[in-house]
Amino acid sequence: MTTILTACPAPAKLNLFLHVTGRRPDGYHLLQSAFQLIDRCDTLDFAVRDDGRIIRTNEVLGVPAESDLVIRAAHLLRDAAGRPELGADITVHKVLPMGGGVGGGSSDAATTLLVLNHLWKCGYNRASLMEMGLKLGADVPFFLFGRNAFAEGVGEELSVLRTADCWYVVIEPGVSVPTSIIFSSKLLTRDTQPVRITDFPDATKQVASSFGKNDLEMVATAHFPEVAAAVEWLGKFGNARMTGSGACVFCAFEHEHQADEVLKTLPSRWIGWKAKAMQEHPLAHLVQS
Ligand SMILES: C[C@@](CO)(OP(=O)(O)O)[C@H](O)COP(=O)(O)OP(=O)(O)OC[C@H]1O[C@@H](n2ccc(N)nc2=O)[C@H](O)[C@@H]1O
Ligand SMILES: Nc1ncnc2c1ncn2[C@@H]1O[C@H](COP(=O)(O)OP(=O)(O)O)[C@@H](O)[C@H]1O
Repeated sequence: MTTILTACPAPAKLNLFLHVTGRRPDGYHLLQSAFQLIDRCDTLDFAVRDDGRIIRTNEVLGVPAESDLVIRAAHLLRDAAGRPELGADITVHKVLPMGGGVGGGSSDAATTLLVLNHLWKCGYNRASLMEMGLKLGADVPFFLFGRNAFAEGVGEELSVLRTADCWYVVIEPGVSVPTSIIFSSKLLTRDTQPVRITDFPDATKQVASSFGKNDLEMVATAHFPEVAAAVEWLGKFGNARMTGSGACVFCAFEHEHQADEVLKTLPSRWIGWKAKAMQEHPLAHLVQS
């Protein structure tokens, strides 16, 4: 029986566009977005225990174990399965910036649900894990869905979206943007006209680089000047845009060498990296559809 899985990837996402189209009665915002998986990942190690203890084995700066989405995901799955004897040692190797809009915490949680469902033999299918994941955050169902997606609702209504096989340069502007500040801002527009998936049928560089906009970007750049500076700098090379609620800023390139050239000139105060578009989550095969 497999009881250990190491270096399990938790990939980042980019929101190629993100429109705020309205608001639910509970105050949550209705969104439309194109979610793109990229090959920059946190990695997690899992070892099954049989004493009912769920333990994070390492420190993660700024994230106490009890509030880590990884630990919360493990508890949620075990409680749902009704198997109190199940436990795990989990090591989280963080690479993705926190509060970066690349979905690191949500992706870590999704990887935890996928791997522990497999190791613990809980037998949940993809749809059940997605329902569970939504309790942890709006982006978690996307990572469990496993494909690039057009998302609606608060991010839980997902349809497969074909996107360009391009490279991305991503800049971390060195600030962490709390999502709640962006959504509660008076500056936020909440009435972008809904689009239909048929408006971008076959994928395309257009979806990748110039379709739509990110409605949260205007708010984030107003509050965080470094985000504005990163959008302006990267905008010299193409259509630069913020992902999610920020702070990271990205731009698409057809070829890897173009991304390399851009990164050579990156101002030293920022961290920047390249990543390739992925068509499928690397652990998508772990769960039955
Ligand atoms: C904006 C997006 C786009 O992918 O991602 P990130 O930038 O966080 O990666 C997500 O929708 C982020 O969803 P989620 O990760 O659940 O947001 P949280 O941090 O839990 O939200 C913090 C607060 O923002 C507000 N909020 C969040 C999502 C939403 N659709 N409407 C809202 O009004 C709520 O007040 C919520 O309490
Ligand atoms: N495993 C985790 N990795 C990152 N952040 C986490 C994790 N667990 C909980 N969090 C909390 O969630 C917040 C947002 O996480 P993250 O997904 O990295 O950003 P974003 O949603 O902007 O992409 C962090 O600031 C942190 O407090």
